[in-house]
Amino acid sequence: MSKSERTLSGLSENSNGNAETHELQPADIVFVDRGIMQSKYTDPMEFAEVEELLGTSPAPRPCTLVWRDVTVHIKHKDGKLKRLVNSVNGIAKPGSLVALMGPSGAGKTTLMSALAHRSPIGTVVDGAIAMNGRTVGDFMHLESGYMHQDELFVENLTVMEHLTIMARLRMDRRTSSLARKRRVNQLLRQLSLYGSRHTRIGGLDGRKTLSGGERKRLAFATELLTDPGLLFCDEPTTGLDSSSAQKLMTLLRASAVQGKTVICTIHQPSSELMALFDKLVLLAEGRVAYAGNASGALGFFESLGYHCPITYNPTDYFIKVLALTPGSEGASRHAIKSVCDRFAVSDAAKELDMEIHLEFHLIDNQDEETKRTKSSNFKPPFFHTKIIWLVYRYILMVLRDPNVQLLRIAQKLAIALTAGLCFIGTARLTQAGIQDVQGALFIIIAENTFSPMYSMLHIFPEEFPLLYRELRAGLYSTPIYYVARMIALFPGLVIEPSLFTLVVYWIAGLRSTFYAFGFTVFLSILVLNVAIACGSFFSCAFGSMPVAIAYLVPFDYSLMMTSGLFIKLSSIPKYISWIRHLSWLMYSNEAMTILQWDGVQNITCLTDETGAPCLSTGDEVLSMYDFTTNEFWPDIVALVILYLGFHLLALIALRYRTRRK
Ligand SMILES: Nc1ncnc2c1ncn2[C@@H]1O[C@H](COP(=O)(O)OP(=O)(O)OP(=O)(O)O)[C@@H](O)[C@H]1O
Repeated sequence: MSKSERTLSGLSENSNGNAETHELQPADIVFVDRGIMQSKYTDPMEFAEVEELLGTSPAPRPCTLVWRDVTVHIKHKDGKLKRLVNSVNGIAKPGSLVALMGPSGAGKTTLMSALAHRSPIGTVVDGAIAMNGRTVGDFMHLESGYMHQDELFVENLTVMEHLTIMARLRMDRRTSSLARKRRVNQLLRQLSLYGSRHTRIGGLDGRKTLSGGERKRLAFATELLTDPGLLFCDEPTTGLDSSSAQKLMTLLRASAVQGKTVICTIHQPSSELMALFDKLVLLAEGRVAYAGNASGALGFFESLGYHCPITYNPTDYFIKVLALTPGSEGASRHAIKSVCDRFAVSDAAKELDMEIHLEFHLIDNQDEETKRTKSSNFKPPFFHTKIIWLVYRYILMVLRDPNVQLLRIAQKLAIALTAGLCFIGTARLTQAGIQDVQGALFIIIAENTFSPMYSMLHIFPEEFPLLYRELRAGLYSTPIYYVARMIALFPGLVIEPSLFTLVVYWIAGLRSTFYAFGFTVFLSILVLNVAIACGSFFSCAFGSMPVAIAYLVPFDYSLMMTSGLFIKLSSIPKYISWIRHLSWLMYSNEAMTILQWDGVQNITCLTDETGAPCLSTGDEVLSMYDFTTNEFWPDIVALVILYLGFHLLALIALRYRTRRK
């Protein structure tokens, strides 16, 4: 490629002779007609080079979205309906960038999420909405992109990691690994994120993190991975400075030029930004106040007697006319109603109605075969692929913070050393030694129960917002998320209890057989995993940490009281003793006690030692606690059942919680 060609293609050479990309500026584009772009340079070859900058992937599937008489209500808890959008019509065609504007509360987001089939639960959408002849449904999650106003990411990941994982979760499973990598790299370059590809999205203290504009572009890149033909963007420029807003809108414009249909809610754009839109839909009080060519809006308002002062930005003026004026809401509502009524009988509305009517007519008359060929044959990734990549994501999150992990292990070791040192030399075969051994066992059980269980309570509530969003985007299902989350935690759930038990066991000098030691470590791992499962259940069931704690504290007390250490199991009153069947503290205490005392024959009995009745064999120790050696394997089975049971309950609770959203 010659130097001149590179310069025209948006690639220029820096002083070192290296190629650099520059972003396409609005001034580089001239809009000739709706959806048709030409470079300001006239050579057709140059146009092709601009296209290259925008992306060399095949043209997106053309998408026509049409909606007629769309009314949206929200259902209140008392069953009453509140109308948010009132009988709205519209059409968005391939290659067009549509601005959805209106004062705050006009119903822009409500309408857009209804069009995108992403309305929250409790919303009732009436009317007809069709994309390429198909009534909108769950397929919209696969065939359209939705850029939310507030972008959510796993903040610990880098830009590259995020896009790589999203490519695995979103793209067709038949896409080759090379093609996925190329797509990610292409988007990084197109959206000027290549230089930040190794930057964390929302790093830790003092680390470089993405700017607001870069975050928006990353959200945009995420939606573009599958190259959907239809894009919804909810206030993409909010929070950006004018230059970043201009860059982002230029990218949206470029997407439309490529053939995508882009619908965008936007707050009072500058004249420069407004020039990028082909169509304008003005909403007020849930109704359409104007829909048509952006250039025609001024004429329509003038025909109603609203003359935009020369010093005003027209869009600011339209919003001013359509907003409720504090103190004179009644008059404002009357004026808004009059604008909407006048638009409904205007020529622009009639033209729009005809277009919509024609589109629905074509839909009604197309045969099943045509409908089928219009639907995409997207094949989502296999469930195991999703699990693997989600596990990878959560492991990265954990590893990203090595200091926290090291601190946790150091803390465990410090507690283990402190506890072990208290018991050093006390675990002897004497009457006093019996209590000391039981004390050391309880420390192992308690340390692997309480703090891990409570540490789970914050995990799910913190991840709910991103989880809801990714579930609604159809990236994975609730069970896949839950299983992946648990697998990612698993290494820590083995290492931590093993280390703790190893240290306490050997410092305290508990029974020195490999069998007793090995099974005690195994039991401590099992105990910690049951505690994590129980914590997960409370976290998923109650959804917020304070509420979960309020229920978990009495529950864990009852488990502790029925563990067999504080009160003889046979002495517990009947009406409460059933709780011990849920108590993993009891099962593990019994199993670990059996490991320590089974077969022990020679416990020293000095009458002046404690004054208590003398226990000279392990069996006598076990029977003092109402434990029997036959219960060893049933205890392990009970722990496994509790582990599975709590996880199942947690999954059911999570599914219920995510379904309601
Ligand atoms: N779940 C809900 N319950 C009750 N009212 C709601 C609910 N969701 C939205 N609304 C109301 O519906 C109206 C339209 O909301 P919407 O978010 O669509 O407005 P918007 O035009 O996007 O506003 P903004 O520009 O401020 O984001 C608002 O008055 C809002 O208070």
